[in-house]
Amino acid sequence: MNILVVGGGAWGTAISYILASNHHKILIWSKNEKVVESINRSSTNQVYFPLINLPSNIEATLTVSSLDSIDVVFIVIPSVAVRNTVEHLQKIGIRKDIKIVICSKGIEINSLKLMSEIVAEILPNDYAVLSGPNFANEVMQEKMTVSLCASTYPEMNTFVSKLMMRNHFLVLPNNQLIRIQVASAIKNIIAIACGIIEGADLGNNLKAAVLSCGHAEINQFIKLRGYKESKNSETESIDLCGIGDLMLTCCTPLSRNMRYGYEIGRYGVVKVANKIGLVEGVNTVKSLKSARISLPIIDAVHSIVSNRPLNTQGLYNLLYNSILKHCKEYA
Ligand SMILES: NC(=O)C1=CN([C@@H]2O[C@H](COP(=O)(O)OP(=O)(O)OC[C@H]3O[C@@H](n4cnc5c(N)ncnc54)[C@H](O)[C@@H]3O)[C@@H](O)[C@H]2O)C=CC1
Ligand SMILES: O=C(CO)COP(=O)(O)O
Repeated sequence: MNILVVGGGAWGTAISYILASNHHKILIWSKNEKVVESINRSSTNQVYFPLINLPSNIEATLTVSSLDSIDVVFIVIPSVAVRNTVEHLQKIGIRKDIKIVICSKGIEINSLKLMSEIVAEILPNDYAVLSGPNFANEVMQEKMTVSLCASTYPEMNTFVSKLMMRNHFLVLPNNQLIRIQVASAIKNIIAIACGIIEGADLGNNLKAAVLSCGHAEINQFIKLRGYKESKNSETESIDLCGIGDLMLTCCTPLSRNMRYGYEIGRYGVVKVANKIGLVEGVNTVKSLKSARISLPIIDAVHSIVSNRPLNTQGLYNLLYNSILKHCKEYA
């Protein structure tokens, strides 16, 4: 297959690495000249993974003006950029038979739309969402990884599994398209909270309480939005996004969201924002507040990221009160 991967960052490169290892022909579309130049010159991504050789069937481009030879498009960019990018695909005449796989984790500001809802609004193409507890750098080291693929199009889950399945990269079918996207977006907010607790040394007990209440707020958000989804009999016991990704992102400093929170907890401000890179949780918490969604832990994180700097006592009070509020309203 000829595959366009939109985004040459950490996750776009890891997705390309998997697909190219399965002998698909990959074109990465990146706006970063150094990324494009290094992939085409030396089969390495010098910005994100300078020490790892990429398969030679990965090429890169700075611009895409035609999709004539493309069979599948993977969208692997920050969630704030998804709408413009999909509109660009529409503008350059994406054929209806090109399949789309969405890998970005976020919720659109103001509209509160999920990434699949943005794609469905603009394009008539079949699409799926790929998501799970998947750090790009572990995928690049061929460490065992399990991901979920969800779609309302009957053939898409099998299609994506076949494209990506490798010994160390498993893709499980899932029919909870809404839930996996909401969980994957909100876990980033909870990871910021857990990073704050770690950085301010507020204790593992508080972290576990915030993580549990945060998990409940994923379900409460789904209810508040009025989403209805059938129970997933295929993978009911494998909650890779609601539990797996929440645990992964909240408990390891490999997570950029967690590191961002850690800096706030430790120093009151984020000292090295440019070194951390993309922090989707900040965009997502702003999106929820822009639509007046109010859930206690989410509110506390919003207040912290928009009212810095705070001292340790101030952070503690906000998180402590959010737990009390959560218990009063939902326990
Ligand atoms: N890094 C990871 O381990 C994982 C990331 N994700 C998700 O994938 C998405 C992308 O994340 P990363 O690749 O890690 O981010 P990144 O920051 O490493 O790379 C983002 C890429 O998007 C490009 N980009 C930035 N703004 C753009 C715009 N306005 N229009 C078009 N392209 C733009 C950048 O040039 C870069 O190529 C995020 O939603 C993230 O939550 C999902 C699973 C794992
Ligand atoms: O989504 C991720 C892992 O599943 C990546 O998390 P961060 O964006 O916090 O690094």
